[in-house]
Amino acid sequence: MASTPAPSRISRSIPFTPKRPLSSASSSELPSAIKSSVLGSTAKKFKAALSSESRLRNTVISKPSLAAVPATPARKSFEAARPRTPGTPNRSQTPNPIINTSDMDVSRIDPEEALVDFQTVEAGDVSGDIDEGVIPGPNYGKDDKVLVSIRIRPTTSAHTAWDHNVPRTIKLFPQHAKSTATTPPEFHFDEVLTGSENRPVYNAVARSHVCAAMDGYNSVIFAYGQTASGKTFTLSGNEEQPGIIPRAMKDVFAYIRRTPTREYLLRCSYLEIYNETIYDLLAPPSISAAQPVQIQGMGILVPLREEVVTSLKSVKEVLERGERNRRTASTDWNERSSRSHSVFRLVVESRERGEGGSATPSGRQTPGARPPTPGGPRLQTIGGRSVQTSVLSLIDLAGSEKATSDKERTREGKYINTSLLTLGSVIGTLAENASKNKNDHVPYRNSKLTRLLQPSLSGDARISVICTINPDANAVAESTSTLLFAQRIKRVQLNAKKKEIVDTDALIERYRKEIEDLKSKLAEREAEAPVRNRRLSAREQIDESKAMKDLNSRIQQLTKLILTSQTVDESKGDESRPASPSKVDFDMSPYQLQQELLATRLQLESQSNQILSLETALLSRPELPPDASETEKDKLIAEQAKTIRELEIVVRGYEDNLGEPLRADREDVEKEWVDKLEEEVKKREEKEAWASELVRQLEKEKKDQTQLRTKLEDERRALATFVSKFDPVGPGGGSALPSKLKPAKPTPGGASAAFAERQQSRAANLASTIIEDAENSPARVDLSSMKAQPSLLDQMPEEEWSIMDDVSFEMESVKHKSVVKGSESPDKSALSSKKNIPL
Ligand SMILES: Nc1ncnc2c1ncn2[C@@H]1O[C@H](COP(=O)(O)OP(=O)(O)OP(=O)(O)O)[C@@H](O)[C@H]1O
Repeated sequence: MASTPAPSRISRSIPFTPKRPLSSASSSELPSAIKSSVLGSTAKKFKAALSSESRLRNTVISKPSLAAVPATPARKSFEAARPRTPGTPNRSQTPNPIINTSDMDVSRIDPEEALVDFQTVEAGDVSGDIDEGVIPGPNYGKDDKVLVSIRIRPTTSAHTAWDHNVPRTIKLFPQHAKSTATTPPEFHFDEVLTGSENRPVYNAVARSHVCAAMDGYNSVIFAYGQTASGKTFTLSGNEEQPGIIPRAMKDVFAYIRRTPTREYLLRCSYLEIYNETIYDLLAPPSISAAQPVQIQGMGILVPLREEVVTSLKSVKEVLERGERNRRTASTDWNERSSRSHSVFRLVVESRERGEGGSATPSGRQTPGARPPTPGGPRLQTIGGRSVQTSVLSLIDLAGSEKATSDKERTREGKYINTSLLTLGSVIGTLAENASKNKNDHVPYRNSKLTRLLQPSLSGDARISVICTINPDANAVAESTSTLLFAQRIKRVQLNAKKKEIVDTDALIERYRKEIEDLKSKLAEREAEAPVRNRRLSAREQIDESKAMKDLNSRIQQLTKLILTSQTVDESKGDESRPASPSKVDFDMSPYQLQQELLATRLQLESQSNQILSLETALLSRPELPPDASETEKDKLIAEQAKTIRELEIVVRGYEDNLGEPLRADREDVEKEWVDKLEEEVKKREEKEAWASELVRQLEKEKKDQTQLRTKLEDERRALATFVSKFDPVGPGGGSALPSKLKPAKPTPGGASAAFAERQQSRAANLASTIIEDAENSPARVDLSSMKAQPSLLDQMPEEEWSIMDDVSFEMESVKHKSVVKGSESPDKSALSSKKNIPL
């Protein structure tokens, strides 16, 4: 393998390095012997046509010289071209020289031309930054758990708040804990990394997953953490310390070099989620802004540019272009903060190499130029050789952050925090479902980020998460929250499987199986729906029904695909016939087929719209007798046109008049309601006035009663004082009786009894009148309490009653006049004016 001579590198100046370098050179420059050897077969002839086309395109476009992999220190060179987030100072006025070019629009490139294998990988591609000697074993990431690592950024402050002396463990120093009463919790992860070296970080957290992607597993690596904690440094790095992305790309080519048995087709895409909109970073910014990327079904992105890459150099170009278009801004914490979530995706397709290690395709070929396929060329299964497809996603999340002093940053922060919170709750639910064997609703649809990650998070991919933290004491809260997120994601269960397309029949079988699985999933969901829906919020129910709809449409898609394939299969028989383009398409992976299908559907939709409008136009044409002469035809047309005009006038008039009755009706209804409303308001006001009058009366009566009581009390006291003067000379009391006092006549039962009787009858009268008045009164008086209260006279000691009754006296010496029999006391006259209190 190592002894195989490296091919010439002449063609490396153009983006699509053909597998065999000579095929990409101008055919006119080739000696005829070489020409016939390379382009001799039918297949080669067909490929030659395409090659010339791509050659033409590639030579016309002048490519810029490539800078290093974009990274933090190389920033300045990117500043000019990078679109600024609103509010960020313009750092340079230099226009971007290559902003609108995409030299890698590969929709017409023959995939066979863009294949990479161990022979075509440039030696320079894989030097340096990766430990080629240490190759992860085949079981990498196989335990179906997320690989979770922590990276602690170096700090400028003298003391770090976190203790990480025990390997793979991190805990807060007690003095930094909120409460000293409890010991801070200890967190355990797969790795706890420190320092500024990116190489060990790549080896520990990313390498296994990059290799898994090359081996056919979908893999996701993402960095999560507070703003300025080192996510971009970890993923992109800088020239001295290239991060995970550049190292991963080197590793990809290194992997290809050490795998002589397979050949590869690599496609890149780069996108960002900014304020809940997905932008294609590889499309010219104007197009990307006008046509944001949509997520359809399970993670299918349209329209998304995918560019074929055949060397590290071309990957760098793609990365650099995407980086330029990414939104960054200066924040209170980070001079160059990523304001969006960025996702770099590498689609890896591979198949076994042909007989004798030759990469020459020997299977079906598509006659004529290939139609443009969405997302670029696809690798085909050839001669029973299966195609593996996988996607490696490298994600730099925007930093979670607190409020900022800048308004625009605050707006972005809101979106950033929302999607990170959703990511947190999705992970939380997944972890909970995994640990408790539940099937709770996962809110993927609450943010673009989680929708994008849905296929991976729902178990389709191997995932590695690197959580970055700032160890300073003033960032303890954010770091703790990052660690808690990391702890939750550790519990998520994965079940990634290789994506391999064997051949047509196997594919149909696979579709059938998938349909069955989907149908049983759907049936399960439907059965659970009544119970589950009771627990779900309205929003979750909408999500749920959308998810069911997705399942349904996927079933329909697959069913249609099977039908198509069977139809195609029926026409098989004639071996001499070249395979039809649909046959070639049919050999694609489900992912590719989905994209193809979607594009075709869109095309179909627009075509059927066109058909409809044409049909309408046709129908609206006036009918002519088949034998009509030209003048007759013209006359008829003119007549019809006149009728149409008249009808239009009638319709317009009708439309204008249509408003009238409606307006009148509306006014009637409004008037009726206004009257009703006024009436109601009036009634209400009257009731309120009546109620307040009642309250007023009640208050007054209460006041009068209090006054009366006070007066009665005064009288009683005066009387008692007066009577007490006679105590010594009372009946049987001796000789000192005043001359004017005459002894009372004895009465039956005694004076006390007579007095008591009178008191009782007066009290009874008083009570019955009060009850009567109170019942007539709209104000309700608590009669029970009134009755329960003893009157002042009741409270008077019984011995005093006898004095009052038995002793008649003149009150000249006393200024009080109230006890004169037969005359009305002032109190009585005052009270008699009170309606509710008769005496
Ligand atoms: N491990 C590290 N070693 C040396 N420097 C680092 C390290 N981590 C981060 N830095 C430096 O800290 C600064 C902020 O880092 P970076 O831009 O990577 O943060 P971030 O988490 O991506 O922030 P944001 O979310 O705002 O984009 C950069 O100047 C970076 O070079």
